Amino acid sequence: MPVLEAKNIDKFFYNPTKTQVLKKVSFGVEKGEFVSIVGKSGCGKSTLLYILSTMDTDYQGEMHMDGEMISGKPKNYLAQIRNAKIGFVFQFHYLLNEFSVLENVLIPGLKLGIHSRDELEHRAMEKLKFFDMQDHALKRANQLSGGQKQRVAIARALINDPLLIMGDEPTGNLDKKNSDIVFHKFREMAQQFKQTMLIVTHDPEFAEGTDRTIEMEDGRVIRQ
Ligand SMILES: Nc1ncnc2c1ncn2[C@@H]1O[C@H](COP(=O)(O)OP(=O)(O)OP(=O)(O)O)[C@@H](O)[C@H]1O
Repeated sequence: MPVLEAKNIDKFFYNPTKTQVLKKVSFGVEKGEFVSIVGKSGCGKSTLLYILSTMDTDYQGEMHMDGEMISGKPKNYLAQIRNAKIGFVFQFHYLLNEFSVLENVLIPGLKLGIHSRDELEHRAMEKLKFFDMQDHALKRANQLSGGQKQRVAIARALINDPLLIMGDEPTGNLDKKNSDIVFHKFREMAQQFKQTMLIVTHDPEFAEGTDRTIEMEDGRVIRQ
C-alpha cells in the first residue's frame, strides 16, 4: 500500500485567465522510498506539493494518504493529519529566532500534544545528535550558520516521527558544501530509518542520489 497516492490530479488557476497547471497527475510513493520531483521552473512542482501536503484543497482528482482517501475531507481534519503524519522542510528554514534550537525542534511535538515535554526533549536531542547539532541545543536559532539552521529545520521535521517527509528545495539556499552535508543526511535518513521522503529539487546531483525521480513538464508527469 503506497504511503501517498495521487490519482488524476488537475489544478486550475483563474488569474488573470483560466490556466490548467496540473494535468492528470498520477503517481504513488511507497513506504521507505526516497523520491525526488524535478522539472523546469513553472512546470507545477510547488503547486503539486502544496496539494499533496493537504494545504491546497482546491483541485480535482483523488489523494490517498496511508490508505485513506483524504480528498474532500474538512480542513480541520486535514490539519490534524498534516501535523501527525507529515514533516516539512522548505528552502528557507523558518526557525523562530527568539527561541533556542531545542525549543524550535520541540514546537511541532508540543503542537501535536501526544507526548510529554520530557519525552519530546529526549527525542529532540536524539534528532539533533543525528544532525551533529546536539552541542548547539541551547543556542538561539539566530546564532547558527545557514547550513546549521537547515539541519535543525530537518530535525524539527522529524520530531513527530512522520510517515512522510516533504521538501521543497531543501538545499536550494545552501552553498555546495552545506548542500552536500544536507543531502548526505537525507540519504542516511533513507538508509538508516527507511524514512519515506518526497523532495522537490532543482539540483541534478540531489535527484540522482534519490531512489526514484518523478519528472514533470508543463503540468504533467512525463517520467516516474
Ligand atoms: N496563485 C497563482 N495564481 C496563478 N498562477 C499561479 C499561481 N501560483 C502558481 N501559478 C502558476 O502555475 C504554474 C506552476 O507554478 P509552480 O510554482 O507550481 O511551478 P514550479 O515548478 O514549482 O516552479 P519553480 O521551480 O520556479 O518553483 C506557473 O506557471 C505559475 O506561474
